[in-house]
This record gives sequence, structure tokens and C-alpha cells, in this order.
Amino acid sequence: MLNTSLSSSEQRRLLRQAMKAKRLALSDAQQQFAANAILPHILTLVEQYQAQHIAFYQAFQGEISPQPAIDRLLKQGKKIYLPVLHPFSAHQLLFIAYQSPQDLSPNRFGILEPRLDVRKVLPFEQLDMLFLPLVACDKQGNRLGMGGGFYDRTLAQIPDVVSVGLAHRCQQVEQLPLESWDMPLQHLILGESE
Ligand SMILES: Nc1nc2c(c(=O)[nH]1)N(C=O)[C@@H](CNc1ccc(C(=O)N[C@@H](CCC(=O)O)C(=O)O)cc1)CN2
Ligand SMILES: Nc1ncnc2c1ncn2[C@@H]1O[C@H](COP(=O)(O)OP(=O)(O)OP(=O)(O)O)[C@@H](O)[C@H]1O
Repeated sequence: MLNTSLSSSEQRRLLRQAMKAKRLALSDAQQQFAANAILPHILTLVEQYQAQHIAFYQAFQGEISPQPAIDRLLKQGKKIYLPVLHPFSAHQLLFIAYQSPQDLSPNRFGILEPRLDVRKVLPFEQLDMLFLPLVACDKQGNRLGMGGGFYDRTLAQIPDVVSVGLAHRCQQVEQLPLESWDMPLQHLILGESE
């Protein structure tokens, strides 16, 4: 996978392109299968850490969907949050409480997010667990995202949060080309698509 004649940023760009295409090529049935396959692993980790305030995301462009877990954890009385693009601060995320699909509208990338309501913003330090989407990951738990640095910045600001990457098995490579600011994940849950 690594081609040493290319710079790290060029390798990362090419890997992003290839892995986004892989994700998008999965059928609806494969997506459904994978989303259900990760559900028990998510529930076990939440139980293990006794997490109360938990952030997920709304899947887009072929990302593995955490929706079955969101629905189940809401029923258990957990507090669920979703990332919202900060209105003024570039490349920063806020986490807003989520209760139902009616709370959501698309942001500038077309990703569904809760409407910004200052009363629903969670201070970073209160977040117990953060489930993150990714474009590619490796066997050491390193993560490559969409390239905005949103989650790397967030993780740098919440060093104590339990970070869990969610992905399709086909998004894992042997070793990612890394940069100094990359934040490794504590856990990785990979869904088989069939
Ligand atoms: N589901 C989900 N939500 C998420 C993320 C994510 O990766 N997945 N993010 C994780 O960071 C943040 C949003 N970051 C994003 C960064 C880049 C692009 C994107 O489509 N970039 C285009 C260029 C578009 C443009 O410049 O206008 C591209 O890569 O082609 C989308 C989301 C917050 N919410
Ligand atoms: N903690 C940080 N503080 C400031 N800048 C950062 C930080 N982390 C990453 N960046 C910047 O963000 C940009 C994108 O980083 P990178 O390509 O690693 O994003 P990514 O991990 O793919 O995206 P994301 O984290 O949003 O999923 C880089 O230019 C990097 O310098």
C-alpha cells in the first residue's frame, strides 16, 4: 500500500480517494449488515466504561452507520450527542444533544446535524465516549479522516475521552502514512459487510 517515492501528504490523498470509493461501493444490504454487526460491540464497550455522555455521528458517503446503537442507547437513557460544525471557528466541532431525527438538518457538507442551540452544547470535558467515523485506519489504531482535521483537533482538546473508531473492515490497511498531529484511537470496531 505504501509507495515511498510519494510524499506522506500525497500518499494520504490517494489513500483517501481509494478508501472513500470502497465505502461508497457497498450496497444497501451490506451497509445494513455492517451496521447491525457493530451494534453488540458498541453496547459492550459503553457498558464496560459505564459511559453516560456519548457522541456519535450521522453516516454519510458510505460510512458505517451507528444509528442502531444510537437508538438502543437512547432507550437505555444515555445522553447522545452529534458533532456540529462550529459557526465561527473553522475546523472546530461542537457536540449537541440529539433526541430524534426531527432535530436534524443538513450542514454545508450535506451531513445531518442538530440545529445549533447553545442550551444543548456539551462542554468537551463532560464527554465520556466519542465514536468517530473514518476514511481509513490501520492495525495500530491510527486514523485517517476526511482531511479537515476536525476530529484531530477535538481529540487534542479532550485527552481523557474514550475514543472509538467505527469502520467497515475494508477500510483497514496494514499501516497508514502518519503525521505528527494524528491522534491514535483507543478502540476500533470493524464491521463485516457480509
Ligand atoms: N459523518 C461524519 N460527520 C462528520 C465528519 C465526518 O467525517 N463524518 N467530520 C470529520 O471531520 C466533520 C465534517 N468534516 C468534513 C470534512 C470534509 C468533508 C468533505 O466532503 N470535503 C470535500 C471538500 C468539500 C469542500 O471543500 O467544500 C472533499 O473531501 O472532497 C466533509 C466533512 C464533522 N462531522
Ligand atoms: N490538534 C490540531 N491543532 C491544529 N491543527 C491541526 C490539529 N490536528 C490536525 N490539524 C490540521 O488539520 C489538517 C488536516 O489534518 P488531517 O489530514 O490529519 O485530517 P483528518 O484526520 O483526515 O481529518 P478529521 O480529523 O477531520 O477526520 C492538517 O493541516 C493539520 O495540520
